[in-house]
Amino acid sequence: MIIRIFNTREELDRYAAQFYIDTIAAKPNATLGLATGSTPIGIYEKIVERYKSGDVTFVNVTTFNLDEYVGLPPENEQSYAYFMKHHLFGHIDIRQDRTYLPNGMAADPAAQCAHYDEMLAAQPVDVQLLGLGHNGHIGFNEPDAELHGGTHVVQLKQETLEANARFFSSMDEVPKQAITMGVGSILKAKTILLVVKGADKADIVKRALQGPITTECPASLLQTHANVIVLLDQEAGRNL
Ligand SMILES: N[C@@H]1[C@@H](O)[C@H](O)[C@@H](COP(=O)(O)O)O[C@@H]1O
Repeated sequence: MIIRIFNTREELDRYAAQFYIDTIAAKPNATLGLATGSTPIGIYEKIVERYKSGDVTFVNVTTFNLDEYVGLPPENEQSYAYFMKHHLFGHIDIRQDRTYLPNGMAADPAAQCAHYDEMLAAQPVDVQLLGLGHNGHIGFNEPDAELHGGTHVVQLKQETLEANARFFSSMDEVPKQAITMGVGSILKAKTILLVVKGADKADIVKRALQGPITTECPASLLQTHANVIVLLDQEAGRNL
């Protein structure tokens, strides 16, 4: 595991964007694993800037997102499909039919999960971007006695609902379920970029990277992966 701590978030975002651009330069038809949340927004801004400067093309790139809320259509501003369009896909030359997210509106969620895993198996992820939840979740894999390997429907924990409430006008509107790639699917990525920002994540960063490997902190399983690069700002890295 490589851990890099950046003086500023700007430098971190620039580094991560460059990493993606280098990945695509080396493999124009790369499969990129993408994440939502506030953490990657700056990275996506930098990627869009670099695209507008003519430094990269996404015409042959495929993307898979980690997760999506159950019950939110892509037009809903809080859906992850909308987030991705707003922050990245709407600004670059990627083919829309190569940007995959779990379908939170699927009539048969179990079939939707199996389908997502089949697509992931056919196009393995080269670089997976990950944020980190305050309770150690990655994607929406919540701490538990057991974790799922593949894509599955998850009941979100109270602390996650509360963390997500800031994006909704009331707690009642926060979706209680999501579809997420499982930890097994995430660990299949050839390279994983874990990005964490902010003092409020310093404790969980330490647990995830230096604590015991346990399903009670899903991110700790990243310690078993051969090629993880952790990008932290000063605040998130202050306990290491
Ligand atoms: N499903 C997403 C995660 O993929 C993300 O890592 C996490 C942290 O979000 P933020 O970056 O806003 O702290 O939020 C959500 O739970």
